[in-house]
Amino acid sequence: MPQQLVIASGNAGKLNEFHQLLSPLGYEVQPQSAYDVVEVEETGVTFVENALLKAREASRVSGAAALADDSGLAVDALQGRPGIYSARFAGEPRSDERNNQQLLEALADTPEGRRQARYWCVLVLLRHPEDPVPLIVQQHWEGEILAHPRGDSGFGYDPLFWLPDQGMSAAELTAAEKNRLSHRGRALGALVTALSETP
Ligand SMILES: O=c1nc[nH]c2c1ncn2[C@H]1C[C@H](O)[C@@H](COP(=O)(O)OP(=O)(O)OP(=O)(O)O)O1
Ligand SMILES: [Mg+2]
Repeated sequence: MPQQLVIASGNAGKLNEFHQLLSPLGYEVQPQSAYDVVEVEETGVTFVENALLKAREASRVSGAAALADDSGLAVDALQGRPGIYSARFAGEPRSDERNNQQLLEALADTPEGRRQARYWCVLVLLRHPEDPVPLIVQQHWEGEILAHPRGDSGFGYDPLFWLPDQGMSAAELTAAEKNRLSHRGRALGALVTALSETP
């Protein structure tokens, strides 16, 4: 991986996690705001399309290598929604709290035992804006949607994302535990491995 990397995201929670994961590996990461990159419209139909749009814009404006993350929550009882629309689930103004409320309402009639869900994370690394071989990885993280929020770490839907194996919500994990288990932490591990195998 190029040692200097722009993170093509405006999400403070994601930026923290990337910093925690990449700094110990010797990467110098900067948020796209350091280069005044403006948020692009996520017009894709898939996570990978949206991640490519974000990475390309950040790389183009900064002139550096760019890593984008498009991620979201897919709920079985909602036929995979909110999916790529996770950040926009409750419309404008966008807020985690309103999105969580929207999710609870959508699942109000879904009993415990039928609330399976998973986070998806797609990472795209572009070494330059016209990189014809973007590095792409995707990972998921299985859980269930709680009826009431628990914990106050993490971000986004974490207080509603129950981890049966851990006996806690994603927002009750320490940052280090979340990074070890999460869709994003494992996707980044896979990306670093893929890079080491790429000429
Ligand atoms: O680990 C996570 N813990 C909790 N929630 C999460 C996580 N990972 C994704 N999510 C949710 C947040 C947001 O509702 C959507 C991502 O949307 P997504 O467009 O990829 O990110 P975003 O708009 O917040 O920032 P940006 O596009 O600038 O990277 O999925
Ligand atoms: Mg977004």
